[in-house]
Amino acid sequence: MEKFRILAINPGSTSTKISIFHGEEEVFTENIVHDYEELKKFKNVIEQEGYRYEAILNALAARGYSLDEIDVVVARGGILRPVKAGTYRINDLMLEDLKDAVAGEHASNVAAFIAHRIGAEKGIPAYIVDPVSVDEMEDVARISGLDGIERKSLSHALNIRRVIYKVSEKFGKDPGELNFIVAHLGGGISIGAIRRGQMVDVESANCEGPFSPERSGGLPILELIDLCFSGRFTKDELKRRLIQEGGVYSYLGTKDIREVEERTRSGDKKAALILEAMVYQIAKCIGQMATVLKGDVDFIILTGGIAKSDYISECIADRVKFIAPVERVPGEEEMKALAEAACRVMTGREKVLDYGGGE
Ligand SMILES: Nc1ncnc2c1ncn2[C@@H]1O[C@H](COP(=O)(O)OP(=O)(O)O)[C@@H](O)[C@H]1O
Ligand SMILES: CCCC(=O)OP(=O)(O)O
Repeated sequence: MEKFRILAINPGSTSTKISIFHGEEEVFTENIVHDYEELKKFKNVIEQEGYRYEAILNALAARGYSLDEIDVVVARGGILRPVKAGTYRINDLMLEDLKDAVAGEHASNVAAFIAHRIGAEKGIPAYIVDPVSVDEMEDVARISGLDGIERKSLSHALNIRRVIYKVSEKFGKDPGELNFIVAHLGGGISIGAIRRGQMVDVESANCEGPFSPERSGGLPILELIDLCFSGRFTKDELKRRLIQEGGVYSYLGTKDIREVEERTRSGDKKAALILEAMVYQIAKCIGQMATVLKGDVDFIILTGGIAKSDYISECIADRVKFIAPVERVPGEEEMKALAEAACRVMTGREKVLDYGGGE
C-alpha cells in the first residue's frame, strides 16, 4: 500500500503540535510552544493563522523538512456547527463558520485555516477530522431544563474515538459491539457515554460537568448570575475566568496537576482538597453516564494528560470500578488519530464528508 506523507496539525491555546507521518508511522513530531505575550496581541484565534503558519514552517525547516514533501495535510477540527463524526474537506462555508465563531471560540478553530493555506499553496488535499462539535447526542440528552437553552455536544471527539478503537482492538472486539464511558482528562475535560459506537451524551468542562485544571465546569446558577451582574467583569473577562482561569487554577494558581499532586504530598491541605474534589466530580459524572447506558457498560476509559498519574487514576477507579473495568490510555493520541484518518480517506477506505453547515 502506498505510504502517503502526511502533515498533521493540532493547535492548542499556547502551542501548536505538528507531526509528519509516512503512512501510519510518525517520523517527526514537535510541540511548538508559542510566546503567550505574542499570542495575546491577536484579537482572536483566527488572526493567529499567519503567526502559527510561520512557526510551523520554521519548525519543519529546522529539522530539514519542507512542505514540498507532503501529500496531504490534516488538522484538528474546531467548534463548527453540529456534525457527524468523520473526515471533512475544508470548504468556504467551514472557514466562514470558524471565522464567525458561530458555535464558539477555540484554539482548534484556526487549524482549518492553516491546513487550507498549505493545501492551496501546495495543491494537496486538506482535511479536518472529528471536530470538537461532533454531535451524536440523542434528543432526550439535548434538553437542558430551560426552554431556549439547549445542551450541546462539545468534546475531545478526536481522541475519544481513537481510544475507543484502541481498547476495542486490545480485546479483539469491534467498537460497534461495545458500550463505553470515556473520560478525557486534560486541561479541559469531557466525559462521554458511547453506545455501540455512538456518543449519545457528553459533558464538557467548557459548559457543564466536572471542573478541570483550567475550566470551571457547571456552577451554581444563581451565584453565577450575581457574578455576571456584579460589574466586576466584562463578558469576555468572565468567559476567560470560567474557561481559561477557572477550575484548579482559580483555587491554586496553577494548571499543572503534577504540581498539585506534589503539593498534596508535601502536606498542602488546600491542594489536597481541590484535587479530591476534581476526582470526586469526575467520578460523579462517570456515574451519571452509567445511567445513560442503563448500567450496560463494558469499559470505562481514562485518557488525557491527567490519566498519566497513577495516583489520580486509582482515586477515580476506586469510586467507579463497581460500574465496569477501568482501562487507561494515558496522554492523547490526536496526532495519530489525524494521520490514520488521512490514510483511510487517501486510500479510499473511508469517504470524505462535505461540511454543509449542520447535518
Ligand atoms: N504525569 C502527569 N500526572 C498528572 N497530571 C499530568 C501529568 N502529565 C500531564 N498532566 C496534566 O495534564 C494536563 C494537560 O493535559 P493534556 O491532555 O496533556 O493537554 P491539553 O488538554 O492541554 O491538550 C495538565 O493539567 C497537566 O498538568
Ligand atoms: C470543548 C471540548 C474540547 C476541548 O476542550 O479541547 P481542549 O481541551 O484541547 O481545549
